[in-house]
Amino acid sequence: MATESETRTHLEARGLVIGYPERTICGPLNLKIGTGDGLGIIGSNGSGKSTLLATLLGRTPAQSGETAFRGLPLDEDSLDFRRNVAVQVSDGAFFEELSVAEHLEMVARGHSVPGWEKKVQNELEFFELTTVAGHLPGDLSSGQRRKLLLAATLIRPAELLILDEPEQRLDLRIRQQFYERLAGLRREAVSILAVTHDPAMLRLCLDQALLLDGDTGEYLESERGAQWLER
Ligand SMILES: Nc1ncnc2c1ncn2[C@@H]1O[C@H](COP(=O)(O)OP(=O)(O)OP(=O)(O)O)[C@@H](O)[C@H]1O
Repeated sequence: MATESETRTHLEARGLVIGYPERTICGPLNLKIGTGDGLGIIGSNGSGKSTLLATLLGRTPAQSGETAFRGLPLDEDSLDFRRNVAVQVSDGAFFEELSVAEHLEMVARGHSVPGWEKKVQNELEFFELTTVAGHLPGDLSSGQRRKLLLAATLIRPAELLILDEPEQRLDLRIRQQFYERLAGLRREAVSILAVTHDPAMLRLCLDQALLLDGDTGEYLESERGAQWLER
């Protein structure tokens, strides 16, 4: 667990109103992710969860309010952001000519992961992709593609993980193992911001949920968030 002197705010939003030119979705919202924090974003379909992530990442303009990454305007292309934040927010664009193992090698080497050969093997085993290690993305099932995306997110070092419904298309056993791994990362002071529809994710690896509901956001402790998802 990080000591007070080691904690820092990675991501912050103040008075954030999210939406599209023709329509406001939700806000104002306040949010702060510090060292080792685990925050879920929950809400009904269409409540604005993905829009909130896109706005935090600067991919969708905010209608009003401010966002910051370590005290500065967030720039996804900055070295600091790329080094320290692993983002999984869509189904991912794969290189159709690179195999599963080659994708993981590319990410690991791109982030100068020491002993990357072993790390690639570990991810293939963890996500049960060993038998398809030499396959191209186009030959994978949708669940296998999702596993490759998550393996590529976890193989690299990161102080903050930003995940959009990572549970999608994973079978229950892998989900459980994935959440336990995320909980282990949090014990090592990694922070997590995740959109989820899965109560188990809140219970096993997050502390709090921001419930988007109509115009506003409400913070719930993780068990209450899980119960809201089960309602
Ligand atoms: N590019 C866009 N332009 C205009 N409206 C959009 C756009 N993308 C999404 N929306 C609308 O914004 C609202 C919020 O969408 P968003 O994808 O953020 O919801 P969500 O909470 O992530 O939903 P889900 O749980 O279904 O993934 C929806 O009503 C959606 O139709």
